[in-house]
Amino acid sequence: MPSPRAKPAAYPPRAAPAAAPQVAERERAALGWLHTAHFLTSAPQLEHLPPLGLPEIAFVGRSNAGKSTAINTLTQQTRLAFASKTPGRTQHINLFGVGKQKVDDAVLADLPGYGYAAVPREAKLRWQRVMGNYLMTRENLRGVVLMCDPRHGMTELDEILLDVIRPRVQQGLKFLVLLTKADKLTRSEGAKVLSITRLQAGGGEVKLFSALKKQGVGEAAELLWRWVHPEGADAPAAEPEPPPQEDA
Ligand SMILES: Nc1nc2c(ncn2[C@@H]2O[C@H](COP(=O)(O)OP(=O)(O)OP(=O)(O)O)[C@@H](O)[C@H]2O)c(=O)[nH]1
Ligand SMILES: [Mg+2]
Repeated sequence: MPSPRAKPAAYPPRAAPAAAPQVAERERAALGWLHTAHFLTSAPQLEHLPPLGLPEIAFVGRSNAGKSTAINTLTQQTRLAFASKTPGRTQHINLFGVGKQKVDDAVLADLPGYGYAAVPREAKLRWQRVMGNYLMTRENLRGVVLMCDPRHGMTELDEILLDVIRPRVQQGLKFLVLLTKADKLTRSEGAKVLSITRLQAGGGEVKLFSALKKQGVGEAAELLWRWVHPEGADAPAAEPEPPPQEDA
């Protein structure tokens, strides 16, 4: 008869039971905040963007990396940003306002992707200039979310982008690398790409994210909240917020 198995000596300690509800509450409140997102404006060029006094968070990355889908997932809206199977779909800088009680306190910027092979060279270079300018000179830029498809990893263009923002990161600009479409990876592939990307990114945060499986969504939302509200980071919402609704 098999003897009962002894518990392994080095069993990992359980997380303190009180911590989980607090984290869940903060993520829920941050998602409630992002759910208020609404379209502000769209601009083909940096010069056409209105100068806004609110902290701005830019979503950047290669074409088809999942930027627009991530904005829709984080804001729990189906058609706020235009997502598409066709790469190069987002052609303008689209701005969305976010804020409770109809008062915006932040802006999300959905940027066109780069690196799409079918785009003519001139248009590619033009866009790289516009984006470079935006990232270097947009005064109210508070944070950058770099979206990467982990099956391709960080590409040369992604690394150039990080080099472009590096001087501003030293002055307080935040950045997060979201490894999108994590649902397409096994657990061990996910863990591997996470550690490689952390090394490549050299600072900032790196997280796995799946719009399909809603992986990493609450965590990312809470981080964006903290970027915008550093002083009130522990208390995203004073009043109780209804759970975010998923649009059909
Ligand atoms: N499986 C899976 N597919 C995703 C996920 N996120 C986005 N996609 C798909 O990836 C494709 C591109 O998504 P978009 O959000 O339009 O990508 P984008 O980065 O905004 O693309 P551009 O605007 O062209 O730069 C779409 O077919 C999405 O459905 C995800 O988490 N999982
Ligand atoms: Mg897009």
